[in-house]
Amino acid sequence: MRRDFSVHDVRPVELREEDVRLIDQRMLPEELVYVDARDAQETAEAIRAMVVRGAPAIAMAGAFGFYLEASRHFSETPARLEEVLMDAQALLLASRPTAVNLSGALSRMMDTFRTLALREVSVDAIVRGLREEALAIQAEDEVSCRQIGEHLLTLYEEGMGVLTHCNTGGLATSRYGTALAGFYLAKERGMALRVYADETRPYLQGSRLTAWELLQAGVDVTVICDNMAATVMAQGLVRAVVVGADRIAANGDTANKIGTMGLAVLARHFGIPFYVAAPTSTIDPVTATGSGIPIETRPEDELTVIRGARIAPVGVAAYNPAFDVTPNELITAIITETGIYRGPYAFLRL
Ligand SMILES: CSC[C@@H](O)[C@@H](O)C(=O)COP(=O)(O)O
Repeated sequence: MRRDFSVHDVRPVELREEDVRLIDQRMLPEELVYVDARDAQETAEAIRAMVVRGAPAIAMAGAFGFYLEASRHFSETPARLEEVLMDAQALLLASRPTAVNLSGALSRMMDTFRTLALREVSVDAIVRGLREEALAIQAEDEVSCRQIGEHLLTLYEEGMGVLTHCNTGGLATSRYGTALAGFYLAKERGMALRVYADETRPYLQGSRLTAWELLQAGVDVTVICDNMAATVMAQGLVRAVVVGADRIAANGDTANKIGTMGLAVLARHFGIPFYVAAPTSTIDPVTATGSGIPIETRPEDELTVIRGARIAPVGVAAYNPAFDVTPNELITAIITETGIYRGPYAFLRL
């Protein structure tokens, strides 16, 4: 365990020689410990169990798990390797269904395999190619996050209060984050912003992870319960809401952490802009509207038990959809690495 830790070192997903090292986000903020996954099965389990979470981070983990599976089968024929990788792709894809970044990264890995296999290069060369592709996915995400941050900065003013939900920072991406990137860049440039972080029930990504990240970076952050959002808006403490996304349909409808849609409704009521910040890898041009986005339902005990302590009676039913879908008409702008887009969002079909 290490506590002397700088946020600039945040690497939630790190490919090593024979495994992928994941920060165990279930243990933060109390402990900084790691889980090492050696193949597709172990990586899929880590994604399912939320060791690693956040749409871009699970995509990177998935790509690395795919590569590790290939590296473990380097003595197979290309045809047999293809079967192994199709199984790995299906296994990883099933680990979490909502974030489209995961399926995008896995398709990209499979396409890379097929391109290399068609060229009749050795399995060794195929495996090396897959490693390079997975690392490229990670490197591209870092660049995208920084560009998203630059665009977000243009929407902020000195001293402004901004509300955010869930965790969209370095822990959820390769670095900087998406919705949090603007706060990091503001800090780097000496612009003071006041960030309000929803605690984000039931999994507490806001109070455990966002507060942890921003605090270490010296960003002015205040945690609130999700049910205080209306009050901070009514009191004029926040003048914008910025969230990330797990999947943006072609018409701009956006799936993100449960509770996001409520914030969008409140923001409209209070006349506050509601921004979605995400890389283009989060856009799903094949899904026409939000009704086509698969929403993950997670185990009941994420609601009824916190850190081993039961907070609801044994036997009570609990409903735990992990994401909701914000209708595009409630979204003031979608910010990607390529710019700031305002509705109607049909151009996202590109
Ligand atoms: C940059 S992360 C964007 C989203 O993935 C984030 O807001 C979110 O909903 C994460 O959900 P999680 O269930 O923690 O994986």
